[in-house]
Amino acid sequence: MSFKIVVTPRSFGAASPRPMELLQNKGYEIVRNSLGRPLKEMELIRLAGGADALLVGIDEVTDRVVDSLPNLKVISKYGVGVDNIALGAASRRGIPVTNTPGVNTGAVADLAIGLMLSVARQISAADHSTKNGEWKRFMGSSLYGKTVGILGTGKIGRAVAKRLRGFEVELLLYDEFKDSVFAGEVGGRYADLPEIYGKADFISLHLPLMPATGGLIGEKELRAMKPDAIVVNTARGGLVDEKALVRALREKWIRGAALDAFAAEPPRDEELLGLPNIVLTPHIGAYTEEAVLMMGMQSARNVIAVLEGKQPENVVNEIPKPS
Ligand SMILES: NC(=O)C1=CN([C@@H]2O[C@H](COP(=O)(O)OP(=O)(O)OC[C@H]3O[C@@H](n4cnc5c(N)ncnc54)[C@H](O)[C@@H]3O)[C@@H](O)[C@H]2O)C=CC1
Ligand SMILES: O=C(O)CCC(=O)C(=O)O
Repeated sequence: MSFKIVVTPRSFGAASPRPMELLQNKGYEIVRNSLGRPLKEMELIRLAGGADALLVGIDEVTDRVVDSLPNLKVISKYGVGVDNIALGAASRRGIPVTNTPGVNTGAVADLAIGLMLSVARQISAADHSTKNGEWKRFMGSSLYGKTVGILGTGKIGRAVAKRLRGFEVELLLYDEFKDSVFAGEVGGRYADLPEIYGKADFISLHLPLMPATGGLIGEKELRAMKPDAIVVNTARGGLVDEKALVRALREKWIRGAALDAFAAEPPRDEELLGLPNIVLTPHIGAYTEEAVLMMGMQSARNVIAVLEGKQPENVVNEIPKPS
């Protein structure tokens, strides 16, 4: 019996044919997303009719999508964050949702450091201006020796902290689980959010998007930050109130920001797009050849495991035990 697998991420298999070959070698019917971007709910419902497996990126995998697929056996997330997936609807049907933790950690951490430097030294603006024939010598601020707040000390937050050791920064850490051994290793300490907002020159976000973290950085928090603060968000757009961020940057409550993730992608807010003191990237945190290959392999293996009746890796939702 041939299974229908719907594969939506454009970059799946882009770095190497190996992830696609894993699926093809099983004789599955593979349906790709031809739009070249994550799918909205109705687009996914139309593409996925009759699917046995969804291999998705940051597409809208809502309750309606899950409910529209009576044959669905697995939702394999190509990536880490599962905030775009209706976990409850999947659990009710006994459908495992899997993800690929760890394999894109280094890629996102590298980008977070790159964005800190890019905003602080205005690299993006300086590049643009030099290529336009100007010779405007932009005045920047230093990352070396500054105070950095890391919100979320899971895999990516830790990788950022380790990279920052070379910059000899003071590290202030925040997480619901405090790991004093890790804090000691990186020479940092856990602090509460008001202390971090009041002291940090850089604040880097590495929390998952969930009800407890949605809108974490709003007007009150931005006003509590130092006028020199730079906010970097490589996690999820929903962590930051973008309207409040626009005001904070326009009215110079803080020095600058960088966003790799947005409340709605791609972002359309003209004011946000036009600000001089913000660097924007199109959700490329995980987009290195190395990470994309490993996300592809792991997400394909998780599909195959479930369809072959085996236990997949990294199931993120509760599956009720059969009574
Ligand atoms: N820009 C991009 O392309 C990518 C973005 N991401 C985003 O980065 C996030 C973090 O990824 P990882 O570090 O791999 O995840 P992780 O699960 O290893 O780390 C998340 C950390 O957040 C902490 N946390 C969760 N809820 C909290 C709360 N309410 N208060 C305080 N701490 C809380 C957890 O204890 C954990 O230490 C993902 O959820 C995803 O949204 C991940 C990969 C690529
Ligand atoms: O780019 C993707 O499709 C997924 C990367 C991501 O945001 C994640 O791993 O959570």
